Parts: sequence; C-alpha cells; structure tokens
Amino acid sequence: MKTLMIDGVKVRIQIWDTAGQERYQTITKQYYRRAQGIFLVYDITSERSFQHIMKWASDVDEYAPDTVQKILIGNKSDEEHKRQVATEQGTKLAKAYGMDFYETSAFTNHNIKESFTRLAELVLQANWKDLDVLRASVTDELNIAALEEEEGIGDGHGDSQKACWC
Ligand SMILES: Nc1nc2c(ncn2[C@@H]2O[C@H](COP(=O)(O)OP(=O)(O)OP(=O)(O)O)[C@@H](O)[C@H]2O)c(=O)[nH]1
Repeated sequence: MKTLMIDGVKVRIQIWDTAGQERYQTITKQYYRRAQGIFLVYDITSERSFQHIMKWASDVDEYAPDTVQKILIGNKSDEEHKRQVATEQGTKLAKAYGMDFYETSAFTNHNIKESFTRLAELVLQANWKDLDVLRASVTDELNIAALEEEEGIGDGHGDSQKACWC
C-alpha cells in the first residue's frame, strides 16, 4: 500500500507485482481482472524481455477491464553499459500502443515516483465520474448533518438514521 496526493485527492494505491515466469501465468491472469492500472515492464539490458512485452500486452487486452490504464516501463536505466534496448525502441512501442513511456531504475529510484504518479493520475481521470458521485454524496451527507445540527435533531456526525423520529 502506498499513498499519493494527486490534484488534492489522497489516493491509496495497492500494488501487485505479478510473477514473470510462464508457470505462474494462470495466477497472474487473475490479477488483471481487478487491476485499474498496469505497468508493462521490460529490462533495458534484455532484448528478450522487450520482445515479451507484446505477449504481456495481449494478455492485458484479453483479461484486464477495458478501462485499465497502462504505462510502458524500461527498467534498469542505471545499467547503461549493458543496454540492449534503445530508448527510441521503447518510445516507438509505447506510441504504437498509445501508452506513456518511462525509463526507470528501481536501483537509483530514477522516474519511480514520476511513473507511479502518472499512472495514478490516469486511473483517477478514467474514474473521475465515479469520484464526482462519491464527492457529491459526501457533500450531501455533510449538508444533512449541518442541517440536523442547526435544528437540534442530529448528533452532528451525519448519521441521519440516528435522528429518526419514529
Ligand atoms: N541494476 C538494477 N537491478 C535491478 C533493477 N530492478 C531490479 N533489479 C534486479 O534485477 C533482478 C530481478 O528483479 P526482480 O524484481 O526479481 O524481477 P521480476 O521481474 O519481478 O522477476 P520475476 O520474479 O520473474 O517476475 C534482481 O536481482 C534485482 O535486484 C534496477 O532498476 N537496476
């Protein structure tokens, strides 16, 4: 669990790191169904991991909700001397998939906060309508509580059931 502030909204993020190995694929696919945002991660020092992105992307298309937000990540940017995948290759693939793209390093923390914040932003934007409904209902609740308090019938905590006359 991690908490981020996005546009004044406190967002709590639950992160699942799925296994990359083929033998865990059945379990991995089950995680997709409940995901709102997904990082497709390859290793810039491994051409093979880059080639695998297409397979990950097609699994995500098949098993994740249509509204899922995706970002392409080229990790291990600290290992420049071992680089096998050029930045342009990542940029090009991300563009083809219509995704944002970051090169990151879990080792130096390069672009880690930026990419998580961006994914959270995209998820928030995609769920903005739900958030508005939630905000409206909280506002309604607060208004009712204030009204009840003014009329001396509530406990000021917005629980309209407790102010029932019946
Ligand atoms: N130099 C460097 N090493 C990294 C970075 N991120 C991960 N590693 C190393 O890469 C190795 C694999 O990392 P994991 O986090 O196990 O990779 P994974 O993709 O989750 O592996 P799976 O279990 O197959 O899913 C470990 O030795 C990590 O320490 C990075 O940004 N830079």
